[in-house]
Amino acid sequence: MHGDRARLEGPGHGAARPHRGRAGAGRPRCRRARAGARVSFLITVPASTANLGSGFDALGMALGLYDEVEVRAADGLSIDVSGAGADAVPRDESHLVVRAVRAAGYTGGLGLTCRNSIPHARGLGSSAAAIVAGVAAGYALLGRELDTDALQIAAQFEGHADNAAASLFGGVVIAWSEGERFRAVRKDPHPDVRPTVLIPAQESSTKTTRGLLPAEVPHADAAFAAGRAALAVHALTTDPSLLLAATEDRLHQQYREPAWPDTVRVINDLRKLGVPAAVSGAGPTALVLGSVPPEVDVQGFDVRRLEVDTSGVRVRPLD
Ligand SMILES: Nc1ncnc2c1ncn2[C@@H]1O[C@H](COP(=O)(O)OP(=O)(O)O)[C@@H](O)[C@H]1O
Ligand SMILES: N[C@@H](CCOP(=O)(O)O)C(=O)O
Repeated sequence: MHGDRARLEGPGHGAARPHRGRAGAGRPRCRRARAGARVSFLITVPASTANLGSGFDALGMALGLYDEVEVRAADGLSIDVSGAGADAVPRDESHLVVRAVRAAGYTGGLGLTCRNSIPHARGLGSSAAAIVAGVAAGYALLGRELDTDALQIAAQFEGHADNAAASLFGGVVIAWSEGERFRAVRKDPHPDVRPTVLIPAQESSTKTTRGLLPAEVPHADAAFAAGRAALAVHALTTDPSLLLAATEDRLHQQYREPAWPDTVRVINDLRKLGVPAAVSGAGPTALVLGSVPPEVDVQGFDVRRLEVDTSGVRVRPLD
């Protein structure tokens, strides 16, 4: 995808293309699969890196690391999981993908096969990806095209839309809210934005580290963040030479540092060498926007070079 396309709120605008239906149709009337409707789909959903340093809860970017969910209308509920989280996630209605299918309005029987590649609780948006996959699955089973409500349904689970918008739309997203309504704009990344993620073995729950954040920050830090986050949009889409300044954060990393001191150490080492780096989402993964110089000690981290995903969630009929 090329050009500077702003996508407001819904992958019905082009980022994700499930089977066609009426865009923007309100709440689903039919809550089970219609007779004769397609009943089996493959959902492919990208991971995401949120914040990008300065854009706490406001910036996100989709990553070329994917979970796959095969979903079919069935009797009862069956859930098969392999890969990340297979030994930990529930196999009942409390499974996150199932909860998101239900939130999208599908109430019928369900068979899920989840093949997870996005590591859990590492700051790579696994929960948002699972939620977006579930919302997309629910829409597909109802014969409904993804629309502006999909972001609302997905983002409500987490209370911030940065990860969900990235997994829905792909590319770089700017997310915000107006009252109760989540909004997002999608931008194409500059081709020189090349993410590497440093993933530690240790898990860190987003909910827990959100609890480390203060209720208020100094005005000077808020002003600093506003300038850097605005710059980050320009750096990520137009001029990556500005990424070092653009990824400097004052809103969350210093407060969360006790949860992942090794991540902050490696980020500081990288930044001192002029390499843009920040905590990915709520950590503990480090996001590096460039190559990792050999003198930086990354022992204990799984180093993965990833593409930026530009498509967002995909829905493919299987029957
Ligand atoms: N594919 C999935 N299927 C079911 N539950 C999931 C899935 N991905 C994430 N989760 C749930 O979300 C939790 C991680 O969420 P969170 O702390 O927000 O971290 P992350 O940065 O990975 O999104 C997991 O421990 C698990 O309970
Ligand atoms: N803006 C959120 C992003 C959380 O991302 P995750 O991938 O760690 O779930 C935050 O910083 O809390």
